[in-house]
Amino acid sequence: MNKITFFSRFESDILNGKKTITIRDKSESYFKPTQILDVFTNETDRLFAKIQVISVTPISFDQLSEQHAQQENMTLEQLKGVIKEIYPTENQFFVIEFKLINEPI
Ligand SMILES: CC(=O)Nc1ccn([C@H]2C[C@H](O)[C@@H](CO)O2)c(=O)n1
Repeated sequence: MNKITFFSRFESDILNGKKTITIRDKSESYFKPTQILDVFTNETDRLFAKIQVISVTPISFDQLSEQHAQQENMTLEQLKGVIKEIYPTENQFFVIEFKLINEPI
């Protein structure tokens, strides 16, 4: 599927290029490098961007670093908090690196 959703609070960071990765569990690890994804808000299913997948890399919760936090436009503490909130029982994740495709929706 060429679709990914983000919570709407992250929309502006994606559109202004401040957020260049997302960390997902196994259920969303099937994306492939070069794949172009339509990006929708999680809450209202509104299309707001297109992104191209650069890489998909496995990672454990303990391996999350300041660099990942920077790529999420958060502090590491904030990032770990967000991930624990969304995935309370998971420890294995995938870093999906992406770039924004600048074309009109
Ligand atoms: C369905 C679902 O899981 N949706 C998600 C998951 C994660 N995010 C954001 C939150 C953080 O910025 C990163 C890391 O998980 O990705 C999201 O917006 N929507």
